[in-house]
Amino acid sequence: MYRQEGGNQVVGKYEEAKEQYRGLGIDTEQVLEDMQNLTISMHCWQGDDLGGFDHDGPLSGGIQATGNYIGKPRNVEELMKDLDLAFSLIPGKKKLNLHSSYAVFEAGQWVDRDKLRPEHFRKWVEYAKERSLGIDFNPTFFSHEKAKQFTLSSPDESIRKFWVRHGQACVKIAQYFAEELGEPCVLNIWIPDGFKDVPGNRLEPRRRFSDSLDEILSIDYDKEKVFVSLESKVFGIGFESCTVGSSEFCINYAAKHGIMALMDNGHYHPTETVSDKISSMLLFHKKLGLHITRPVRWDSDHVVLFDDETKELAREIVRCNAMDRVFLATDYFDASINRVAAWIIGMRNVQKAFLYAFLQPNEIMTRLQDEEQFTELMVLQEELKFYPFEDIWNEFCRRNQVPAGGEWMSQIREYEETVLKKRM
Ligand SMILES: C[C@H](O)[C@H](O)[C@@H](O)C(=O)CO
Ligand SMILES: [Mn+2]
Repeated sequence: MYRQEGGNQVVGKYEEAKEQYRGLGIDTEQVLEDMQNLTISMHCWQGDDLGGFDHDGPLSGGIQATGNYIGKPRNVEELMKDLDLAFSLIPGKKKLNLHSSYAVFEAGQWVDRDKLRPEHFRKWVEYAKERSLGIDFNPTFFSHEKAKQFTLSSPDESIRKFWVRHGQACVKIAQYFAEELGEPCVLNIWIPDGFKDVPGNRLEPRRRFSDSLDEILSIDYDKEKVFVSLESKVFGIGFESCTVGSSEFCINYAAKHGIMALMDNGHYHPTETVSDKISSMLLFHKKLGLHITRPVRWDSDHVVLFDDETKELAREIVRCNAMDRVFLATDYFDASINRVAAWIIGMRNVQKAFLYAFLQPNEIMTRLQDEEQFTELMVLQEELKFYPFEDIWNEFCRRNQVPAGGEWMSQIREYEETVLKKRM
């Protein structure tokens, strides 16, 4: 059912493709090296619909994982097992993106989020060390009894302070990850706070959010090890009229306080594209964080496809020569299909988008644009779609010893039969 080629066939086709791309001035060996250095942070929360381990309540914060596919992991061991299968079928370099709600407590050792400590993530550090992975981290300002509508922007000082302490605790845990794993940790702050209906005052909640961020960032931490980012949003379910952490708020706060803005491509109006925003951000910010997702009509967090916008996002980063300035992470949660496959599909599609981007003759395209040869530019961009991109992908997978085509799905099916179906 799925395409599958033998090793010799792959190498032969790769050699032919290499020549074709050479004609455009593209060195495919360099491209394969760039692909090997590409790091994508895979979100743990696709694995269990953002369930986490520190609470029993429902998912809140205006986000939703729809579907009820079999085999959702019931504990950290099962989640880790699922992650292992996904990682084994994704080529290249990966990082693990964790939420604080995935803290692992020994029996009787549960603490609330404002009291979290590095030891609650020791199991994840051991997991990451054994697999040579870095970890990125996120405070969890939702799915909690103190996160009804407001967290860091709460008018209730005791609630606001609770979440400030949570943010501070997470900065320390992020530094613990960086130190233990020898790789910087991106600590991404996203709050759902907002209003279902027209607010009476927009300024004060935003002022409180700003003050809370100041308090979180006032603690001593190593800025070479922890890169704090702030993620904006346009609206969430139940927060349709106003989002405290809007785009303007987050970009301005990040620029003024020397932290990183993070753009999630599900967090804009449907006709806006993040690919068009990247160059402007890179002109004025040292670094940028991205959450790569697929919004369908709203921030639906569908599995990332190898679609036009994902390709364009990657092309922008590559042609801005910003591979070392942009932190890439996936962020979607689909419970309607096999969850492990969802990770693999989305991650591989992000990688394919970057491979496609590395295989573009950017200098030629810039020259055509500067010379206002827009017809030639369009022809070239369309012709490139027929270049043997697939042969380079196959070779990348062969060198990483993972299946190149959809044949990896047979391993998922077997896992579903032997493991997932037994999780009742
Ligand atoms: C779970 C994540 O932190 C969350 O998805 C956030 O990044 C987001 O995108 C909310 O819409
Ligand atoms: Mn996001």
